[in-house]
Amino acid sequence: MELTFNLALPVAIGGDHAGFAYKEEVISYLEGKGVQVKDFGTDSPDSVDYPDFAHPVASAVESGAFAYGILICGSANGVAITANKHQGIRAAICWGDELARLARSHNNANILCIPAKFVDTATAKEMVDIFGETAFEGGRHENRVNKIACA
Ligand SMILES: O=P(O)(O)OC[C@H]1O[C@@H](O)[C@H](O)[C@@H]1O
Repeated sequence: MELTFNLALPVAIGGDHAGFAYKEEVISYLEGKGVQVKDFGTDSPDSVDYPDFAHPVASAVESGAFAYGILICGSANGVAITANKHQGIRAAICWGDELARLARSHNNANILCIPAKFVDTATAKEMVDIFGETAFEGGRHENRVNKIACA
């Protein structure tokens, strides 16, 4: 099991209308740091259905072609519920630094789900940094993570 993300790979990002402005800001932030980002939409604040964006991001992360994923909607529940239908996905809703750290170190989460209506953009960007940089601890947590996926 990989303990850290392969940060040479691009990051996959997507979300619905409620996450659109945050998504644009996170993309600018990551690209400003030299991180490659693939934007799976949505492309405007017009109302859309979050599964249309969460499934493609989840499939992309599952494929192994991306370092990790970021999904953003109003509560983060819609995108997280959708992404977690994929066997290879562990999508974690986070609203603060410590949650983002624990999602990585304990749960080896591979998609960060951000609730745009409940965090500010500064917190969102801090969580993105922490999520991308924090290693999975393995050990006792690896046994648990290995039991998550259904046969
Ligand atoms: O903007 P409306 O359509 O009210 O609600 C969309 C939000 O409803 C929740 O499932 C998701 O968080 C999504 O962003």
